Amino acid sequence: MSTDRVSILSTKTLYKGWSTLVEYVFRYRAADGSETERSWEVCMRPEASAVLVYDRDLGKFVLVRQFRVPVYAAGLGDGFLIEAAAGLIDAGETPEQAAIREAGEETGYRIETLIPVSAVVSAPGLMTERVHCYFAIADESMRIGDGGGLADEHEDIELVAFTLDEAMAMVASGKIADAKTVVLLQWAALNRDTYGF
Ligand SMILES: Nc1nc2c(ncn2[C@@H]2O[C@H](COP(=O)(O)OP(=O)(O)O[C@H]3O[C@H](CO)[C@@H](O)[C@H](O)[C@@H]3O)[C@@H](O)[C@H]2O)c(=O)[nH]1
Ligand SMILES: [Mg+2]
Repeated sequence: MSTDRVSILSTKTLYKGWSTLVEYVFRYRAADGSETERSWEVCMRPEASAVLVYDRDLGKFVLVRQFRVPVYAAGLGDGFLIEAAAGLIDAGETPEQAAIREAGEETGYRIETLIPVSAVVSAPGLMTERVHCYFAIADESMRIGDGGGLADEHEDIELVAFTLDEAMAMVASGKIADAKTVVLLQWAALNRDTYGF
C-alpha cells in the first residue's frame, strides 16, 4: 500500500548496532493540502511473535518475568517486566514458527496449535516493529523443558503463572503493563466463556 501524500527524499543510517537508527527525510502533504519537508528518526527492528500460553491443568496463564533495560531506564519500578513469551522472528521463520520456538525456549511448553489474536505495532512513533500475537492452550504433558530462555543469549527468565482474574487485576493495577501482554490478556477476558478460563 502506498500514498501520494508522502515522498521519501533520502535516508541515512545514523547508528547501527543491535538496532539500526535511520533518518528519513520526506516531503509530506497535510490534510489541508499544505506541503512541508520533514525528517524522522526511525528505529529499524525485525518483526516479532508473542504467545500467551494457558496451562489447562494448572488453570493458569504462564507468563515470563525478565529484566528490561529500557523499562529500568524509564524509571518504571525495578525494570523487571511480566510479559507473554515473545521474541524476534529469525531469518527464514514464519511468525507461527517463531511463536512456537519462543514458547518452547521461554516457557518450556511444546505448543502445537496457535490461535491468532492480532498483530500489533509496538511503538508507531519510534520503530518498525510489529508483533504477531497468538494464544495457545497447553497441558502438563506438553512440558519439554524448564523454560527460562537461552543461556547463550544471557536470557534470565522466570516463569510466573496467574489465573485470568489474577492477571486482569494486575493489568488494572499496572503490575502487568507490557502492551502485547495486555492485548492478549484482554482477548482472553473477552473469550473466557469460550475457553472456560
Ligand atoms: N546485549 C544486547 N543484547 C540484545 C539487545 N537487543 C537484543 N538482544 C539480545 O537478543 C535477544 C532477543 O531475545 P528474544 O526473546 O528474541 O526477543 P525479546 O527481547 O524477548 O523481544 C520481545 O520483546 C521485546 C520487548 O518487549 C519486543 O520489543 C519484541 O517485539 C519481542 O516481543 C535478547 O535475549 C538479547 O540476548 C541489545 O540491545 N543488547
Ligand atoms: Mg523473549
